[in-house]
Parts: sequence; C-alpha cells; structure tokens
Amino acid sequence: QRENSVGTLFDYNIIGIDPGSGIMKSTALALQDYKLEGWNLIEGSSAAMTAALDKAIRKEEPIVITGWTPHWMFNKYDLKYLEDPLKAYGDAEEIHTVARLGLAEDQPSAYEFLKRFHWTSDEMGEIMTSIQSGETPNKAAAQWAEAHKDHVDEWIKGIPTVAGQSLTLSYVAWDSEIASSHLLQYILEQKLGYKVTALQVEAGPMWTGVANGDVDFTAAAWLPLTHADYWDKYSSQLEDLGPNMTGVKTGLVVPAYVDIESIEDLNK
Ligand SMILES: C[SH](C)CC(=O)O
Repeated sequence: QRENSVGTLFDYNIIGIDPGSGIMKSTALALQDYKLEGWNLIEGSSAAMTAALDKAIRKEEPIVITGWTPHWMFNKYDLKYLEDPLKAYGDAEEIHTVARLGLAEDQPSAYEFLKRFHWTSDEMGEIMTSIQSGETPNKAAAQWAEAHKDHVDEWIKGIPTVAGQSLTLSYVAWDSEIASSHLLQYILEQKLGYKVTALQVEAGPMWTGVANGDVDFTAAAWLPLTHADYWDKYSSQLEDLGPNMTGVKTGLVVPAYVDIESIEDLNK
C-alpha cells in the first residue's frame, strides 16, 4: 500500500454487502480488472453498508461502497457512480421475476399476475422511501398498492381469485427487493386470495429454492450480468418471466464530495 495514494484516503477498503450477492462478485472482478492491489472488499449487509455510508457522510469522510439503482440512498445523499471504463459492472441491467418449473400449471392466477408485474424505479422508490421514513415494509407496500390502484388493477384484471392456496417467494434483504417482495406479497394475498410466505435468504438459496421447486418465485433476479453465475447454473431448472424493472445499475459509489471520478482513479 503506497503512502499518499488515493487508497490511503479509503484505508484501501470498499464497503460491500452480503458475500453471495452478484455485486460482490462483480467488485472482486473489478479489483482484478483495474489492478487494484492491496484493496479490501469488506463483506457485510445492505443495512451495514448504508450505516457506514451515513456515518462517513456525517463526518464528510471519504468512503467507497458497492451501490445500486434503484436505492433510496441516491435520494437521501449526494452520491455519484465511479465511471467504469472496463465495464466490470456491465451495462443497463434488469430485475427479472423467475419462477419454478410448473408454476403456470399449478398456480395460473399467480403466474399470470407475475408475468404482468412490471414497474419503474421511481415507483419502487416510493416504497423504499416510506420504509426509510419508519413505515413497516408490509404497510408501505399496502399504502403504495392502494395509492396506485389503477396500476395494480392492470396487473390483476380478469385474473381469477383463489381460496387461500399457499405460495412461497424468496428474496434477499436488499432495500430494493424488500420493497418489491412485500408489494407482491400484498397483492397476491389481498387481491388474489393466496397465502404467501416471504422467505428472506441469502442470494444463493434465493436461486436454489426456485431451481429445486421449494420456492415458487423470486422477483429479485438481477440480469444479465449481476446474477450471471446463478443464471448459468440454474436457468434450465426455472422459468424466466422477464424483467419486472429495466434500466437498473450496479457499481462503485462515492459521496459527491470525494474528488475522484473513475474506478481507475482508485489506483492513483
Ligand atoms: C445488490 S444488487 C440489488 C443484487 C446483487 O448484487 O446480487
């Protein structure tokens, strides 16, 4: 580690999230691609990462985190993505809904709704912001669904309701997926009559649960790059229902007061 290098500003630490997440794999590859010697990618969680970000910003200290859009932190803080000339984080990503094989036959109402489910990062942001302001995820989702009745009605129009059949979804406690999973649970239960179990797990089990049929679906599949490893491994054992959100993004993020613009600058 070199004295007076940019790395010393950050103690050569990149504050990451849960180790199984795709962004941590992309960042490990970025460290290699950009030849960032001596840097540490700190494992933790989405919540620990945003707590470290908040603490650094309060003291106006340098910090670099694994970040993604949509995320409420871009509304709360003045942040910027570091340019990624080597495309370690790919281009525009999408969040897909993937379902276990056989869901269409077993639960046609849920399947049809999930195929129609598609929304924007701004719409998701309303739920994330409400949760950040102290509302519970269940209530924030319910309030969103009632405030956007026309949009929800499009998703469920003409779909037969059911009488309490069970469904299981899986998600990881990323702020974006906490929002989407609670909204899907609310609509499936209150509008279509299902009894939904929402399993909060790590990224690996989120995918394996759907692939082995224990879980009916997840709406937290980041493709084509972020979850490429999971997709390559399990795509033949599950059904991709397509994107529920497009134009999402992952990368390295710093507060605007940090005077560097590119991942390459971390090597100076
Ligand atoms: C943190 S992103 C929501 C998804 C991922 O990195 O696996």
